[in-house]
Amino acid sequence: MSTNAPLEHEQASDRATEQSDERSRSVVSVEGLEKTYGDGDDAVRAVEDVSFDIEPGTVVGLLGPNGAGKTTTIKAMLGLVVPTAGTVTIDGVDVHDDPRAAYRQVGAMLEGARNVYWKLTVRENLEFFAALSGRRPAAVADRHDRLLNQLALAEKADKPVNDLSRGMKQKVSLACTLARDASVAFLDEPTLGLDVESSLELQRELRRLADQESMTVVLSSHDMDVVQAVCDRVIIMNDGRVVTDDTVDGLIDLFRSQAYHITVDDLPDGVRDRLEAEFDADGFESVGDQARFAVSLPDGRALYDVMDALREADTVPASVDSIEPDLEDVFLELTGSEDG
Ligand SMILES: Nc1ncnc2c1ncn2[C@@H]1O[C@H](COP(=O)(O)OP(=O)(O)OP(=O)(O)O)[C@@H](O)[C@H]1O
Repeated sequence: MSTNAPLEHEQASDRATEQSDERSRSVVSVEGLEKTYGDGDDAVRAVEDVSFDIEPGTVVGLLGPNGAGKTTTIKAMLGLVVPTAGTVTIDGVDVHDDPRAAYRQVGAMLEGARNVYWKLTVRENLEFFAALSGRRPAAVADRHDRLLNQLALAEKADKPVNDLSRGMKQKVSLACTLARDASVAFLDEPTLGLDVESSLELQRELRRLADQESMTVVLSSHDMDVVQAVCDRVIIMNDGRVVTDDTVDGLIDLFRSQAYHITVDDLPDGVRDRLEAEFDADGFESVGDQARFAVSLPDGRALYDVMDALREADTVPASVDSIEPDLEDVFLELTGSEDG
């Protein structure tokens, strides 16, 4: 019998308490989510063993290459697909047991501007969507004014949506999602098709809603710059599973100073071959009369191995510069995919 048994028991119970504390603090909780479409030979397992908890007031980005399972996960959170296994709770309510209660505080924008009524004016759309959730226009008028201002739609408030540009329609769609005082918003590709200025307005408004109104936002996006700018935390999926779940800063730190540009005065072919074979070096290029290449190393010690390889070939590095990674680099490293 292990003499540590009581300690292990205490640790296990501490962990269980921590997990249950985390769940009770979280506004969205996904536990062991699995979704298989079809059956038999045609079965496609879209999502497998996906679990995460989201605290109120956080903006979480869901990233992954095409087919990674993002949409299935979001749809399962919204009750639009029935999971094969697992549970989703919102504000502590299981969405399967009591969807009406679970979604009372939830807004969603899934397919761009398609939810908006084009014959109604912008303001009428906002009032309509607020009324759908039982809010009287007078009770949400301030919120609507602020949304119209923040998203630079105030001048168009009394114009039919039909008369607006595509980017404007997209902003109206987002405003409608946010028109009632929902505490959780699910946004699928909210900046897709927006011009730079509108995208920045939208990002600013999302951050303000999270920071000042404690709104929780779950968004999917292929635009890594948007995710890096607006999200507190990133969940990256690949092949139906979560491959990483961390803060944006944490993820970038993890990859910081493990990638280097090394400049040398001379790079004989033999050394280049060895660098490629042993250290996966790439990005070979001439910089003036010097040569430069890039290496991504598993740890700091491996840098000394690269130096040794150069020294053995009588090549001395002129400079070693750490490459500052961004979210895009992290994504490529984790999924090996070109798109988010
Ligand atoms: N209704 C469906 N029937 C059968 N297979 C499906 C269905 N919906 C999605 N899939 C499959 O499930 C997997 C995950 O798809 P999903 O749409 O969730 O991924 P995604 O990460 O949102 O991709 P994208 O970025 O392309 O939208 C894919 O292999 C997809 O082909």
